[in-house]
This record gives sequence, C-alpha cells and structure tokens, in this order.
Amino acid sequence: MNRFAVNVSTIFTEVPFLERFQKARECGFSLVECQFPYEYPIERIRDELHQNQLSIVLINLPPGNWEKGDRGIAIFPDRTAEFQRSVEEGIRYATELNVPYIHCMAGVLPADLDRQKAKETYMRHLYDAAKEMANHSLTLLIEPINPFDMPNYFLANIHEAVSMIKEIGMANIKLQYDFYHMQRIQGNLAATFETYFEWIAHVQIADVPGRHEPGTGEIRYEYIFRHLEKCGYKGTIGLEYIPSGKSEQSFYWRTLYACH
Ligand SMILES: O=C(O)[C@H](O)C(=O)CO
Ligand SMILES: [Mg+2]
Repeated sequence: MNRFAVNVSTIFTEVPFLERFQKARECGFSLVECQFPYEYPIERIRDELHQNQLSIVLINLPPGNWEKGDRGIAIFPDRTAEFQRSVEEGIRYATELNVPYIHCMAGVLPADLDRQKAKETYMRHLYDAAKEMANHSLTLLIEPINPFDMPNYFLANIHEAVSMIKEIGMANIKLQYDFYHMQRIQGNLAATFETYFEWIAHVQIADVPGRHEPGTGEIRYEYIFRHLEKCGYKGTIGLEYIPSGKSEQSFYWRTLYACH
C-alpha cells in the first residue's frame, strides 16, 4: 500500500512551506496534499511538484477569513458572491496543479443563523460548486469535523453528510473520511467506513488524542489499514497529522504496520 499523501500543511512545518515538497520526496513519498495553497504562486508550487516528482491529490477551497474565525463560508446566505469567488480560485489552483479533489469547508454556525436556512444554503452552494467543478473533472469533498476542535462547525455528522450528498444528487460530491475526526465524533470507525464506503473518495488519518501520527494514541491503525484493504479502498490516504516529534521521524508506523 503506497498511497500515502503527506499533508504539507501539518507535516514538515519545521521548514518554510515551499521547502516541504522536497522533504516529502526525501522521505520516499510521491503524493502530497495541502490545506490552503493560496498564499503561494501556482508556478512556485508547480516547480516544487515537478522537481520532486510529486503529485498533489487534495486542496481545500479558500475558507474565508481564518484569522477572524471563518472555517469555510458555504453555509452563509449573505456570502454567495464570496463563495463563488472561492470556488473559482479553488478551481484555478486545482486545474493548474492537476489536483483531483477539492474539500469545501462548511463554516461555523453563528447563533443568529437558523440551522435549516444554513443547510439549504450549504446544499445550494455545494450543488453550484460541484456543477462548475464537473466541467473540469474535479470532485468536491465534504468532511465531518469534530466539535471539540471546531465548536459549532456545521458539518459534524456523517449520516447527515451522506443524506445531503444523496439529496443534492451530483455524482462528483463525495466524502472525505478523516479517521481522527470520526473517532472524536462517534467512534465505530470500521463499521461506519464500510457503511458509507461507496460515498468515500478520500481518507485522512491521525491518532487520538493529540492528532499525532498513527501509533501514538487509541486508534488501532494496523487494523484500520487492513480494513481499508478488505473494503477494497483504492483511494489515497492523507497524512493529516501533527508529528509528535520531528517530521522525518514520524513515519516509523509504516514499517511497524508493513505499509509502504
Ligand atoms: O481539519 C481537517 O481535518 C480538514 O481536513 C482541513 O483541511 C481543514 O482544517
Ligand atoms: Mg481532515
């Protein structure tokens, strides 16, 4: 199993962003993913990917103003124009960098926004974005995020996520199944993965607590990796973890669990 993609937003943070690609290569990876590439010119990222023979599998849409507390803007009825611009920007980066998956963060539900209204807006925005992305053969991902790390984040329930995907009815909207979030939200990791397998296009991993590398916490990743194989999962596995020590030394679990 060599489908691991280093998340260069959470790993190799010892060095500046653009130097992390070379580090990924030096550690034997051919795939990376990234949360928000938008501060960096496309050409510079493309050069790094090319020089280090890497492919990038995932980026997020611009999430609004992160410093001011935005964690996505898709649920807001009064931010449609800004959301559309974020979709255009995401598509621009994805097409230029050959990225197949774009994760759209929903947003944090404010006290003065009715949940039903937010849900309708979110679904309409997802539909519009997915339609636009389909023209570029891109897949839009949504991901339940745990309420401990992101209180009041709109999407914290996988059953609701799948029912919305079904209702929207766009074939290029899929799930990003992040084992770290799923463990904190509800547990029952393997069974839930199997139940929703057909909707899952991308997986991310980290252990609980601490969001560190596999083997540092309560999730039995040796079993999870076998389970992914058993279910026939052929997608990539994003290493969206915060190394417990030095990044270079955080990959020992690959030898431990014999997954290279
Ligand atoms: O936090 C996560 O798990 C998401 O995947 C992300 O990229 C935004 O924080
Ligand atoms: Mg994630």
